[in-house]
Amino acid sequence: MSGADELDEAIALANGAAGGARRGDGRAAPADSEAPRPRSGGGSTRSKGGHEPGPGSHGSGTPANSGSGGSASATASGDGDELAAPDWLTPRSARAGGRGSARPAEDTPSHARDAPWPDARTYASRAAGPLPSLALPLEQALHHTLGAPIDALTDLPSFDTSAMDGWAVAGPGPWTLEEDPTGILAGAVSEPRQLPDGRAIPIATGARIPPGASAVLRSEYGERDGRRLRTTRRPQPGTDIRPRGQECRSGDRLLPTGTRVTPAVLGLAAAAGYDRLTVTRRPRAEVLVLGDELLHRGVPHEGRIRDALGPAVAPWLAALGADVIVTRRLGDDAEALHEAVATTTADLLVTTGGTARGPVDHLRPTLTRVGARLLVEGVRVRPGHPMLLARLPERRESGPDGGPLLVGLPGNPLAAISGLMTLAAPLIRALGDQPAEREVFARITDDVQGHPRDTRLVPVAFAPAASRARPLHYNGPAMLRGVATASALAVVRPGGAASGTDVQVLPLPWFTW
Ligand SMILES: Nc1nc2c(c(=O)[nH]1)N[C@H]1C(S)=C(S)[C@@H](COP(=O)(O)OP(=O)(O)OC[C@H]3O[C@@H](n4cnc5c(N)ncnc54)[C@H](O)[C@@H]3O)O[C@H]1N2
Ligand code: MOO
Repeated sequence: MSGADELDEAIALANGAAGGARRGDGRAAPADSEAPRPRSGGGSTRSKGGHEPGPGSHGSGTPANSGSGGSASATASGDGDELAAPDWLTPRSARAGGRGSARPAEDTPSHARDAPWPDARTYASRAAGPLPSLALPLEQALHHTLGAPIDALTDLPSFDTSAMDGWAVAGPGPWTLEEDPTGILAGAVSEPRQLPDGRAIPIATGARIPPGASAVLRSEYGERDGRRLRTTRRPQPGTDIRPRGQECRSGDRLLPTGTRVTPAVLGLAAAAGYDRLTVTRRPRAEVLVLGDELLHRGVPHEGRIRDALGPAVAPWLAALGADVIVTRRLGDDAEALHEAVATTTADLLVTTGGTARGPVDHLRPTLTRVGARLLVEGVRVRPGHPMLLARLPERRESGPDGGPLLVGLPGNPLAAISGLMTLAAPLIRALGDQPAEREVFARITDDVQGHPRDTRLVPVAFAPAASRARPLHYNGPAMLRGVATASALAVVRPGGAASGTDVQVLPLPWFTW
């Protein structure tokens, strides 16, 4: 564990981002027990099986143990040199042509190493253009983005329609009822007959208005008396009639390209005559879970742990807008990983674990072996700094420009989530041509310690009405307890965030406003 990682662990353990985990989980992984005690937090005690995090410091807005910050940042990952934007990126303006323009320059091997967190998100969002469009039946089009506008295929309504159950009436009345006790029903195939002046006929909501009718009298406003229609009302011409084309005329633009297909959009499309919608294809994703230490059922035992990412990553990707084909558990088998990466048919591969340079961390050697190109190698974010983004060699026409993408998530579970929100989210947004993300800010309710050099992502309870974000405890890299009750991650810039200041928040993909 590097100095920066120790610092990161220490900060997380010190106070759970604010106010601190008062109690360790008692089952802390070895990595946690390597963490130094926070210097300003104090009060920590060693407990059986792990450390008990101390209350941590509040109010400083600076790292508790900044004394170690210098060496920490120097050793965090690789050489830590200053970065230029990677040259496989083309500015947005140059991409106005759409697909194909995200292709990296062919003649350069450079990539973003140890990228600042905001830049890493930008790079991920520009690593690929939208996937091709396809026509999907309505029932499969939900949660896609329109690849073509929805123009009305009909007038809506497509005929003059009764808005109420009652009687179609002709003229100001009084009215004599037609000899047709059923009257006109919705969906009746035969054309309704001309209604002469002074006549009325029963009519159902949604039925065609007969020619000659001037209004509809609601059933609660009238009464049948033999062949007479009694009422005290004199409806104005047009009352309770929905005229043809009231909502739109055939050919009207109802929704533009780029609109997200919601259930309401499906309803409108059906009403306007569509059986299929042209949408941008959602990325097909495959998840590869790495690690021999992982158990897939039962209670952890004998140094092995439950796979916490296998069950979480696929639905997380789905919530971000991907279609997950499969989650495969590959252990630490280098050959199986090579086979999976070399033969994938997915647009996006997401791996968990194995991003580091340990003895069984096969991801990097595998990427080299298949001829992948690293686009982002490490991000200045805690947790999650070893995350990476790579492009695999191109193998099919209908895939992303330049080849499938691979996001390597670090094995520590909260670090993996950091990778999902940092790299996978903007990439999936770009591939699926989703509308631009909106930047959200909220007032943080407690001091949050910062990392000296890197951005921190801290689970928070986000209350949009009050525009507040309350940092949650148990936010160490190996912990999911905090994020499991979170609605967002707060973006804490190097140096920390003081209580009462505004910070950017990333709502979790299932957050509802
Ligand atoms: N010498 C260094 N060692 C490490 C560094 C470093 O910079 N230098 N970084 C540390 C950090 S930070 C992280 S994060 C990890 C990233 O390592 P890997 O991506 O190779 O992940 P693993 O070693 O496979 O696992 C790390 C940790 O997470 C547990 N794990 C893995 N997969 C799962 C899963 N599916 N569910 C639950 N837990 C999982 C695994 O057992 C380890 O405890 O590297 C550090 N080391
Ligand atoms: O803390 Mo690591 O930063 O878990 O990616």
